[in-house]
Amino acid sequence: MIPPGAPIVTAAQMRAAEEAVFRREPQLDVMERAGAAVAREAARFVHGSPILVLAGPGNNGGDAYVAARLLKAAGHDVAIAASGEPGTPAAREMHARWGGEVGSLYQARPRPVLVDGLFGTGLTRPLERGIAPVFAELVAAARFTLAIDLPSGLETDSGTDLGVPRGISATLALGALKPAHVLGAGLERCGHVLLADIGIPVESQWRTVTRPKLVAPGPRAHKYSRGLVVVVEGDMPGAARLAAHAAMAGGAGYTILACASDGGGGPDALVRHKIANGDDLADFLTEKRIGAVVIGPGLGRDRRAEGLLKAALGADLPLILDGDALTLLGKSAGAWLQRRNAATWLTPHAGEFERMFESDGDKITQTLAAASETRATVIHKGADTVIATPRGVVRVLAQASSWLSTAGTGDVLAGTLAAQVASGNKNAAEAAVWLHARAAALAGPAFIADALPMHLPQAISECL
Ligand SMILES: NC(=O)C1=CN([C@@H]2O[C@H](COP(=O)(O)OP(=O)(O)OC[C@H]3O[C@@H](n4cnc5c(N)ncnc54)[C@H](O)[C@@H]3O)[C@@H](O)[C@H]2O)[C@@H](O)CC1
Ligand SMILES: Nc1ncnc2c1ncn2[C@@H]1O[C@H](COP(=O)(O)OP(=O)(O)O)[C@@H](O)[C@H]1O
Ligand SMILES: [K+]
Repeated sequence: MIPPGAPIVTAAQMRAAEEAVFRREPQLDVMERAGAAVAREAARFVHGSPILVLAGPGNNGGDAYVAARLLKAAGHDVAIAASGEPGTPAAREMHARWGGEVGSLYQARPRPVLVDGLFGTGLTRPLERGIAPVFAELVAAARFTLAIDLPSGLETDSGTDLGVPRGISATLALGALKPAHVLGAGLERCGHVLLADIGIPVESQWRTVTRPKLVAPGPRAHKYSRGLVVVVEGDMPGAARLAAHAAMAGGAGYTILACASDGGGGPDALVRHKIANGDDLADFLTEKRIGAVVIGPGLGRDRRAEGLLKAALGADLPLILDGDALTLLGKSAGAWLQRRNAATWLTPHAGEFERMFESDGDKITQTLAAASETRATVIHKGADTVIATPRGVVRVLAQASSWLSTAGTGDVLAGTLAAQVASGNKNAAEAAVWLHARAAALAGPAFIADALPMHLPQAISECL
């Protein structure tokens, strides 16, 4: 579980937010609140078992000393093991307030409940070789492990594994989520992510994806007002049909498949419009009632595909580029897309993203750079899906059903997005990503992509 709609901040932003608070309130009071939140959360899982609290040298360790003191005062059997002496003034003070014995991490005996206060946002390098195996053993031997702020051994801003063990049950994020709670190795290593308000106001344009608020069609609605979606068919017609089906089930009023031939399956309500080449498509896309065009799923990469793509790029219509369209654009995506006036959405998976962009850094930074370079909203897919807009707004979806890792689900996302775009939803990308993930959850295990659109109406009904 990841809290929906929760702000996400980097280590530096969190520090800045903390420092702003310390100008009007003693740091020790804030740390008392953080430690109290940890103690409260840990107490829910203790059930009378002995607790081992691990304390590192920094303020994460400071929180650990507070939590240990409060748990002990509440009558629990608590032992502390530290990796060394407390190294910050606040941690030293909290160590003094603990007043009891502090064992060494290296001699610590496992206990059923473990609280990890070794490192939080201050971890700057891989866990030292001595620490990593001892910590991993204590986690493995515990029935329940609660990590303070972050599991020790995760890089805060990227979620990179710097020696973090497996098996952490829950992580209590302090004040705000950090990228590591929703990206990379953090996805698997944080366990349940809980968020504690510790009285530090944070401002962020980055949040986790939350359930959208959608509206049912008004009494005067007609098929065009609901949104007209055009999906361009290419070499692999099945992919375009999946997108078209998703657009229909995702709420579009009218969906047209721009196709090379008349034949082919698909729902009866799907309208086919024959187009031979790029010129034909360019003519067709002068129809002003079109609310969104999808091109890329199963498009192919030959001359015809290139012609179709150029026609779509040249149309003054909202455009969703997926699959082969992204690969065809490759590194020239920025040059092509900056010329467009109408809005553009890109839905690359990791491989397509790499073919298009040079950027490095964590997934959020890379996706923001791509959005800025292309002036498009970028939905960078994967187990952690990062949405970034050119204005710097970020939404992250973590922990969607891993059964989505099957061919064709990306086509379904492109169609779902088209329906939201065509209906005029200003937050189309976030809504589509939520609906897609919810449809997958409703579909249960081992679904095929064809089955996914059928669950979109139920997902939509939960947003009305
Ligand atoms: N500033 C504050 O008063 C507050 C801080 N909070 C807590 O403080 C944490 C951040 O505290 P800090 O900035 O002190 O950082 P940490 O406590 O996360 O760790 C920093 C310390 O670890 C050492 N270190 C870093 N990487 C290491 C490695 N690989 N091996 C061994 N040692 C390593 C550093 O030299 C430094 O001594 C947050 O995650 C949160 O838990 C909360 O209590 C809220 C208030
Ligand atoms: N392990 C996973 N956990 C959650 N979501 C996943 C996982 N793997 C893939 N997905 C999602 O499934 C979809 C796959 O899209 P894509 O790779 O484009 O597939 P295709 O091209 O076959 O349609 C994306 O929405 C992606 O975010
Ligand atoms: K920790």
